[in-house]
Amino acid sequence: MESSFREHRRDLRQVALVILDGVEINAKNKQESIKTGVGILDLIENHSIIGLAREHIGTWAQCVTKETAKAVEELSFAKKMYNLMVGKVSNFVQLESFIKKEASSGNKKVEKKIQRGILNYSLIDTNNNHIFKKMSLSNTIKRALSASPKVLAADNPKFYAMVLDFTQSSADILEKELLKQNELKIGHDLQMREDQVKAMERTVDQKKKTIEGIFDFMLPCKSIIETNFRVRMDDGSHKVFSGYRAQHSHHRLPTKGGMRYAPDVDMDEVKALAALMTWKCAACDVPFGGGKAGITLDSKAYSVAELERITRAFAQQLNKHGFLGPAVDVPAPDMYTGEREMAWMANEYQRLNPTDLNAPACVTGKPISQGGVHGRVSATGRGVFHGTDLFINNQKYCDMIGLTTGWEGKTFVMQGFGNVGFHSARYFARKGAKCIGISEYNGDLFNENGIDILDLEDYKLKNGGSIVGYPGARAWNAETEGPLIEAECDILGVCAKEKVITADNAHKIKAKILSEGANGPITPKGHEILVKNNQLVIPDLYLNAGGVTVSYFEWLKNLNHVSYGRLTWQFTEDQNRAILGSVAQSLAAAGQNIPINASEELEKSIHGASEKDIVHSGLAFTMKRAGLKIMETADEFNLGLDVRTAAYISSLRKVYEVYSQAGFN
Ligand SMILES: NC(=O)C1=CN([C@@H]2O[C@H](COP(=O)(O)OP(=O)(O)OC[C@H]3O[C@@H](n4cnc5c(N)ncnc54)[C@H](OP(=O)(O)O)[C@@H]3O)[C@@H](O)[C@H]2O)C=CC1
Ligand SMILES: O=C(O)CCC(=O)C(=O)O
Repeated sequence: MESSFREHRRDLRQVALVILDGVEINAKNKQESIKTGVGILDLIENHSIIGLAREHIGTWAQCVTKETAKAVEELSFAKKMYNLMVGKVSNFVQLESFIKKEASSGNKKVEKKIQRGILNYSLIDTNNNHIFKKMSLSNTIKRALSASPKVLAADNPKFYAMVLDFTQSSADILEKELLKQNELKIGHDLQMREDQVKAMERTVDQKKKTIEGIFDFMLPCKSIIETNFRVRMDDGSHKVFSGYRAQHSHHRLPTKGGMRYAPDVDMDEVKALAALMTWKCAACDVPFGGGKAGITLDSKAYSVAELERITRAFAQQLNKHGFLGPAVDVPAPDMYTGEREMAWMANEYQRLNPTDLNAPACVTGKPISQGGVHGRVSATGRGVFHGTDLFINNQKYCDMIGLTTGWEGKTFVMQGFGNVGFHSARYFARKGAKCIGISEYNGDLFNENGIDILDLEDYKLKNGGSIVGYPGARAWNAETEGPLIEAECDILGVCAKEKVITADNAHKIKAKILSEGANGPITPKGHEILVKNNQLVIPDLYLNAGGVTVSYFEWLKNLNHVSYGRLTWQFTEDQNRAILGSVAQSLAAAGQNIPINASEELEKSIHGASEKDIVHSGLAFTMKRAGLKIMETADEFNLGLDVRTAAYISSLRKVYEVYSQAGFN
């Protein structure tokens, strides 16, 4: 499936190029048009009617108009039409009536163009033979192009297709660059014999094929398991659950990534999340391949005893099929799972593998008593803070979005008040930003004077896990005031779930910075709109990597069988006190009897670094280094505010290097 996805993209890219053959066009528009061509795939896959109108009209406008200026004008007109349609047109019938209405506006120029739009539209809708005939398109595309468009929601891509889309467009840029670097510079050397030239050509051709081969291999998921297992319920009945684990990349082992419990978990979702994990680990130089697991269930509907039996049964399945173990695949917490579930999994794995000395390293995010590491619980939120901190203090990025640098005086809205949202909000507020809104699944809170994050967390814990009714803020009425994430603020933390910002609402978001604590909260089309509107999206594959970074530290701790700082704690204190004593002695020898004491500040840290200190500084360093690398990549490829593409390119390049140096067997 994945390779055919790539084939389709290639076909479409070629279609776009053929279309452009007849059109002299400057490089920037050419790039845009290639994107447009590739974008057709989205509408085929998602049957997005808004996309359909935009992409078809845009692309066909280019293909029927063979003059440069006109082609550009048509494309911009198509885009204007698209913008007009957003929010008004979500199905085929609405599209037709929209076009008819616009076509009878009385403006001759508009009428003509709209007619051409309809013509182009119907060409593709019914005939499918114009320029596409010349291409050897795959059957899937032929079928899709000749089928009548389906009536579906505007921008609701499949999660895995969405991650592939982001990856593919970045891979295209990097692949092109690598191919360019390997281009043959012959013809200049007059001394070179023909056979030498031929040999060089063969080498270059082989290199090209290797590059393409590696790119084809890097993108798809490598191994996936679906397991249906039976669990006894408290009332004696038996229930069958579906669980999944995807291992996206084996370029480094073990594979690593969380495990979530949610009613809508399916194969597509875990594949998407596993792929994201690969690029996330690479972004932060965490030496793992990507993985993700999930069980399709509503965790709130089961007792603790039932959840324990479900988790243990799932661990048995993963273990049996080689999807669990310190050297092969290491899960961690994700949505609706936490330390408790990790403790059950570790315990079950240990029970099944009693001779494995490294058994505790089979999962991370465990409680401290089970081999967990200090700082894992808050790590993702801490990472979200560090990443946002790097960008919010960067003059160049702040200038691009028209914001002053620094946290002081900034306002933020947080979507999601679970593990990631709560800790991110806590650190944002600690640095001086004001939380004016919290959006949760079952209700939203607003207070323009600021919400006390710790107080709200206390309330949530005492109130059965719900923030509704919190006295320190008023309830936000989404019906009359609009969705809270669209409220005026400087920073929007998107820390709940995937696909919450799409082409349908991206243009309504006012925040200047969007911090992606969640995985996949913004669709490719949503992302495009935000970037165009000069908003800075700090992308998931970098920003929420704090969790897996500290998981890496936990895994290392388990393999080392000793906690961080234990061997140096006392030694460092003794040495520091000896230095102070030595200074006092030297002064005394010179006749100066001055007692040398540690200051209050030094006294606090006179001992060696604790596990918490090491984890926190290791995380801060990792986030800073990765963020700077991404900024450097953005500059190198001239990507402006498209930090997501920069992050993907940075990660792809690292994984590519591993494969190209490891070779093929
Ligand atoms: N935990 C981790 O270490 C990491 C998590 N992530 C990602 O962060 C995101 C959140 O995970 P995490 O915090 O661990 O999960 P949690 O289960 O702790 O929290 C999720 C929170 O989001 C809320 N929520 C769910 N849907 C919506 C919605 N549509 N609007 C507003 N709020 C909503 C939930 O509310 P309610 O409880 O009422 O349902 C819950 O409070 C996920 O995308 C996850 O993959 C990324 C990296 C690491
Ligand atoms: O800690 C880990 O291993 C993975 C965390 C995770 O699931 C994620 O980053 O999405």
